[in-house]
Amino acid sequence: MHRITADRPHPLHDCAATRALENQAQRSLPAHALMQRAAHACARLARALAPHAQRMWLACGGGNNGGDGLLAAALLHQAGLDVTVTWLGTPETSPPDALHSWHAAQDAGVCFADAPPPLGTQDLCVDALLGIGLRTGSTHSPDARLLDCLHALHASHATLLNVDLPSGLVADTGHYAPGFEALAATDPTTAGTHQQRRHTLALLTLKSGLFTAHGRDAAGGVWYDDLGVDAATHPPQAWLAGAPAPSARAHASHKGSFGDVAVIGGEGLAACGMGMTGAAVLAASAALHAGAGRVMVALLDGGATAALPQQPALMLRRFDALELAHATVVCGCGGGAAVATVLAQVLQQAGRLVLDADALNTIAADTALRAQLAARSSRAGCATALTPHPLEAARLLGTSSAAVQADRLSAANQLAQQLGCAVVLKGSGSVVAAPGRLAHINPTGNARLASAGTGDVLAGLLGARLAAQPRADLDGAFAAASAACWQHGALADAWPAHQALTADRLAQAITP
Ligand SMILES: NC(=O)C1=CN([C@@H]2O[C@H](COP(=O)(O)OP(=O)(O)OC[C@H]3O[C@@H](n4cnc5c(N)ncnc54)[C@H](O)[C@@H]3O)[C@@H](O)[C@H]2O)[C@@H](O)CC1
Ligand SMILES: Nc1ncnc2c1ncn2[C@@H]1O[C@H](COP(=O)(O)OP(=O)(O)O)[C@@H](O)[C@H]1O
Ligand SMILES: [K+]
Repeated sequence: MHRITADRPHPLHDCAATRALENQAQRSLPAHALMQRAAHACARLARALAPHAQRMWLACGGGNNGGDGLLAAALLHQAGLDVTVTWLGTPETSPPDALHSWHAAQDAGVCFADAPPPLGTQDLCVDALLGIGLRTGSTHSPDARLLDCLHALHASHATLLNVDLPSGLVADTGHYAPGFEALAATDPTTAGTHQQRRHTLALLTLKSGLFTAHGRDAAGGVWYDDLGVDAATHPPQAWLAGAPAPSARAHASHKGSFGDVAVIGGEGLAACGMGMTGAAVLAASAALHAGAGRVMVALLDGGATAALPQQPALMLRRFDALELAHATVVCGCGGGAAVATVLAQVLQQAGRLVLDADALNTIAADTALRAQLAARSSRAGCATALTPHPLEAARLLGTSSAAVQADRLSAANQLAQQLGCAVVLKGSGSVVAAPGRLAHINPTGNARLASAGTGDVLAGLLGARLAAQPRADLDGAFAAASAACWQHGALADAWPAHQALTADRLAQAITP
């Protein structure tokens, strides 16, 4: 068993692969062996997370997830802890492994009760209600007892340990199943609720849903035990991204060695009464700090800005003075309606291209531009990355942001496939996808990034990483996108608690 950290990549498996792996392992192991391993891991982690606990409450469902909890309860009771179990199953309907665990808990003398015992902050509660057996159809809404248990677990001041998955969370998506949506309101970061310490012990496989959408809040710290079964025998659904390799700079390098980045965006105040030049400058500043050799900014403000006194290293250019084919172009940040006037030329001439914000909105509303974007995938020397947030992704897919959020992996994969680009679907657990590749889920970052302009910083950082790729192709775009997301989030994770995280400071904190 080990804790999952962001430094190295981890394969993520879906329910189907986990089931196949479980069935294969069950056939080659003695009866109940897998559940015994799961329960030992669960009991060990419970004691490590709450070494001063006097009481533990284990809420156990009627399936095998409950079976893990029942057997862990027996082990914890035998270790001298004051253990209470609430079991929602019945011996008549219990699957064989869980029934065996129920007998073990009975034989050990574990206390069974319907209501949770009083728990203090040093105590522990265990969610063993639902795992990968969660059914998501509208006919499977949870009953009142199950929901009462879940609300009591989430409201508790004791540390919460989820067995395999937070109950109600869909393993493949990180979205709450129908009937469980209200649990999102008890996520520990939601205003007005206390900050509960949460952990999840993933069994057999790491599930994608732990790391994106509601998964991060629901799961807390993620631990993994493979139960002695090699998950590598089954293909993953996605990868949790690891730290990008540090870039080496030859001593004999010059500003031309790391590529030019040209940022196009920043509609002026005069056009629609909304000055957005800051967005373009943020992206450019990020590219500069990320180590791009030269960074140019073409503001779409009709020439209103003559100089950028705060950022003298950035070079102002008129759009028509840019050499689009030679620079890595970052287009769209604060682009407003004005970006529509340049997009056709950008899509035609730029080799390495990052499209963000209003560039994406404009393409979503214009079938000719969309076709032009898709056509880039068959042109040699083109590398394209898109950085939509969920609403921008929804516009491109012709759906709603709720539908995108309900299955972020599939939305990102679909968009990448349709447009032949690398796609970063931003948000909690950003998904990086590209056609024909397994998506990456980014493990770094936190809600301090949810402030205006941090997306522009990501676009600029991605531009610099794309400029430094050896080849202008899809692999280069995908690698640059994954690396940029990781670094962007890692900066936020290391941000001093007492200092405001603003987009301009974030850009300046980037290192090559
Ligand atoms: N069989 C074994 O030996 C092993 C089982 N494991 C555990 O078993 C879990 C899977 O067990 P199961 O397949 O029995 O499934 P679960 O225990 O996850 O779920 C099945 C139970 O949940 C109820 N349920 C399903 N959907 C519901 C809904 N929407 N609302 C209310 N109740 C609902 C079902 O009626 C059933 O009682 C894994 O997540 C893992 O924790 C692992 O420990 C590996 C070993
Ligand atoms: N809760 C979160 N966890 C991790 N990253 C987040 C979170 N909220 C926002 N972010 C990141 O912050 C950035 C916000 O980008 P975006 O929504 O485009 O904002 P803006 O357009 O104002 O710059 C994205 O990189 C996104 O992934
Ligand atoms: K659970």
